[in-house]
Amino acid sequence: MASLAFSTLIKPYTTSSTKIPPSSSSSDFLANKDSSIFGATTFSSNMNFCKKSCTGNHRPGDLVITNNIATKPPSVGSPQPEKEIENDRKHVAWTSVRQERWQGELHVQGEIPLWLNGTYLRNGPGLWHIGDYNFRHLFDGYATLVRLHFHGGRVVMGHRQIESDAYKAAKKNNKLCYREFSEVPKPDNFLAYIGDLANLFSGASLTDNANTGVVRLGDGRVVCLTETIKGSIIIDPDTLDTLGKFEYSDKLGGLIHSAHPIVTNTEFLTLLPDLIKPGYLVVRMEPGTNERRVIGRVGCRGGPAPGWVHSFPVTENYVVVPEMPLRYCAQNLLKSEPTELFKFEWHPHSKAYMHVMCKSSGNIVASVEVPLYVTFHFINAYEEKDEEGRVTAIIADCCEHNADTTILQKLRLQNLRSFSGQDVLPDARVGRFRIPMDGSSPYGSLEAALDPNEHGKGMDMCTINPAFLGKKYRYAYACGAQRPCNFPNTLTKIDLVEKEAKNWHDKGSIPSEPFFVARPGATEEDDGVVISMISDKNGEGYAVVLDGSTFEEIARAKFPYGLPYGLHGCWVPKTS
Ligand SMILES: CC1=C(/C=C/C(C)=C/C=C/C(C)=C/C=C/C=C(C)/C=C/C=O)C(C)(C)CCC1
Ligand SMILES: [Fe+2]
Repeated sequence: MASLAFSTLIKPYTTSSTKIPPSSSSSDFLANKDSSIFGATTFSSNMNFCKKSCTGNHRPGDLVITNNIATKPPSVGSPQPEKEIENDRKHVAWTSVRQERWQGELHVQGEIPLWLNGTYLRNGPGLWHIGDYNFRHLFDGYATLVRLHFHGGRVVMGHRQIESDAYKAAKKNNKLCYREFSEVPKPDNFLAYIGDLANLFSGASLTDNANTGVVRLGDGRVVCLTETIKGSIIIDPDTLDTLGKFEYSDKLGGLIHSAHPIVTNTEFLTLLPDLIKPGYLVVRMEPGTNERRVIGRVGCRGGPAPGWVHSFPVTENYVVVPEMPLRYCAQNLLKSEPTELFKFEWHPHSKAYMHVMCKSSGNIVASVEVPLYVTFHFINAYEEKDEEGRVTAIIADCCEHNADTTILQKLRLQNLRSFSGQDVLPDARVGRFRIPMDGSSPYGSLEAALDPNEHGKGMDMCTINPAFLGKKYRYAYACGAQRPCNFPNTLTKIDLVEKEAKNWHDKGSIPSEPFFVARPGATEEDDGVVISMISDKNGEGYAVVLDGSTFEEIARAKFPYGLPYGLHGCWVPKTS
């Protein structure tokens, strides 16, 4: 395989330039038929939860889904734009998962390194309708968990729906029963409406649909998460069984937290936004416990509510608390129809801030105003020091949407499903904050860490080598763009020192977050592999393994059918 040069030119992936043989047929699957519980399901003409009266090959309550995925083989020869548009309307990335669960061994093309032993788990919203009712936003879907178990160069894939209360209630009642990201259940009458409002304040009507991420705690428990605290659900990484709720034993209360806690072998750190007295609690939980303890509190400098904190960065000694002008909005939380910014509001006059809290004392050691920004995903942060070892600044990197909130509308399913060849993905960049720590200025700066053209001006779903968390680092792996597109469609390796990117692209496919796994004993930051799951054209899908250093494809394993787009993942190392 020819080496990909760091380049602004995104080279389309072509099988002819690789060692990997052409795509295998579906009969190549080494599927474990016994564990493919729903494998023989007769698909109905629509997705529904099966009723008792149904005569199909499934049990009452099972998920029955339309097989509405294009089954024709990919066309060869000259490009056929009309067909591409047709395919995009039904792109498997934005189509509900075909069945509730599947498990089986995959046929591997190429070579998976023998040292890669463990399980990659990926979570995301993969089921976007109940009966005839279609959800509107990507983030509304019921959680679909996918696992790739690597052992001795072989891969077993499995997927399964998370059995949240929200999912089980939807299945039982064939309707939406809890408030999702943008969807709100319709009350049957006025009394029910009043009850629903009361339930909103108590949190009872909020979803526990843990569809955003999955983390492995230091004690080995694996927890799926969303932004509602009640949506913390423990799963079994081998069977994907839902084991139960992760119950926090403290009395901190609150309804929402950051979707991205910082999780290491020694701690779990997260932010709890306070919507009543605008601010954030920074909390820490030890492995083996369910008790979060408060490190400190940050009061907001702007208003009227805290900024959305989907994620936040840490350095070795500090927690960085972002205060984004895209703020939670209590009124929008109460509305039954989605607003332009869903549960949030854009308050440019309230300005944007970055606060820095000392992890050991809980003291706020810096709080600066920064240029307006929009980010969902911080990448990493680290401390800059002078010759005497004093911390002079904190560098915090994020996937930054040029202070433009329109990405939230672009992620409506209707928009994702209607790609017509127009370039409609808003530009994004690696935003680099510099937060002075020496009191030299009340302002922090925000600039692009590299020319966004390096990654097609698309940038999100970024990961790093976890050994570099909170430390000076060089490489980040993310989804970038090959234009025209309506969603990030490349995998990109960012070199923050050389300010260059290497890009991987398979035309018509949508890759999910690239996940880096270090080679045991590695000394170089990028010595390892990058795993991603690809929702491909024509309803197909596969897992891809790239070399973390060269960013060349080293193996792929085709799924029996394409899976919907997924968000975030984690690595569960082999235990023995
Ligand atoms: C369920 C409730 C909420 C839930 C919020 C959730 C589930 C937020 C999820 C946010 C995600 C997954 C953000 C990902 C962003 C990805 C981007 C921007 C990719 C861009 C690609 O170009 C609340 C809103 C907390 C309110 C209560 C109810
Ligand atoms: Fe996220």
